Amino acid sequence: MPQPAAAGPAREHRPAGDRVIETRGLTKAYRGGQLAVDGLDLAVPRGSVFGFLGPNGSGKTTTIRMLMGLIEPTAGSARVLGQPMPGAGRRVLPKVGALIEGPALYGFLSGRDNLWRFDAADPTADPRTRAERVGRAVERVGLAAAAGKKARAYSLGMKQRLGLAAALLQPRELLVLDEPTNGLDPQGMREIRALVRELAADGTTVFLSSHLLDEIEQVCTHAAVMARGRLITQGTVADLSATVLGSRGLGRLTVTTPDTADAVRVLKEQGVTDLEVTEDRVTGELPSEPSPQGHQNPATSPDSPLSSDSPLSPDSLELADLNAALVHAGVRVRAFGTERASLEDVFVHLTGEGFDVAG
Ligand SMILES: Nc1ncnc2c1ncn2[C@@H]1O[C@H](COP(=O)(O)OP(=O)(O)OP(=O)(O)O)[C@@H](O)[C@H]1O
Repeated sequence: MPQPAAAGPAREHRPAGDRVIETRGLTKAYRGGQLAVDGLDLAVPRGSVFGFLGPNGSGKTTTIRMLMGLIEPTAGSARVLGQPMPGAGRRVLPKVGALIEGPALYGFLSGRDNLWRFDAADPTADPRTRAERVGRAVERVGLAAAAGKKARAYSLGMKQRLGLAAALLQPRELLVLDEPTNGLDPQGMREIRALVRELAADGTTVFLSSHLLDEIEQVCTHAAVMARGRLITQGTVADLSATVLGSRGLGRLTVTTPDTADAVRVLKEQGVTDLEVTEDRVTGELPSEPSPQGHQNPATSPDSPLSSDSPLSPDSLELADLNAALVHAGVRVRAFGTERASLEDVFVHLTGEGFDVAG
């Protein structure tokens, strides 16, 4: 099972083992004995955007409620920012911004006045600098122009952003967001995801739950995958993907070209099998076994599963040879790369089940 590694280069100075969330055997049985969370060992590295992924009912919200000290675990322990929860809640929670099950807003108040109330409810917040904090928070989430509108006139996406603004009134080390894009339209989802990326770029660790595989793939550096209350795996998104690719070989080659017939001929000569053509894309299984590191595909990124312009590592020389063979045969190659295993592949590979969002 891949273990969480330190996040991207910007945070390499952080000591290894610096976890903002760590649980050991964390377990919650609701009345009636049903195990909502079963022996969870979670490790969230500082600086990560950590996706907590699982179908509905897999125990994500229950875990988050335990982490935030809202409910007591039946067994096991949780540490947040190095402190035991729920015991150290008073010390820890001021450093944590949380958005759980949508923000509680007063519809008859403006967005700005709602934030004013949230800030006033915080005993550590200096009233003399309140206006400044509220102004900064609405700016941060892109609501400055709409801050004077009544909250009941806000779209769902604006309400989520206002909730995030409330979570950001104080500087936070950790943001915990439970299904932050739930119920939003695609534009609202994009806005929240962009905001999460920005916050992470500023150095805040973000822990977000989602039942949307592509959301985790687009936004997160790390992920933990839950099913039926149990942790299936956790690690960097790239490592999780590599787990599956490693079991399969290099993965499937995809070539985008207007010259599909010639591409099929050349690829067949080079030993590529199971060739399929869909419009201007030719896909096929790669011929040779990868070297031990070969399953790391440098030609991919979370935002673009296929890309042709990244340098190939020496481990992927056979890919470069294939590409050269195509070009020498006069095939016009628009894109060339191997498919990255999706988190859905990871889930299916590890559980033997489909990823059923209806749980
Ligand atoms: N208060 C409760 N009492 C009894 N059972 C509960 C309670 N809250 C949740 N459960 C059950 O515990 C299991 C895990 O639920 P939980 O809400 O933590 O999952 P989830 O992954 O967050 O899913 P969703 O996205 O649907 O909320 C589910 O089977 C749910 O029915």
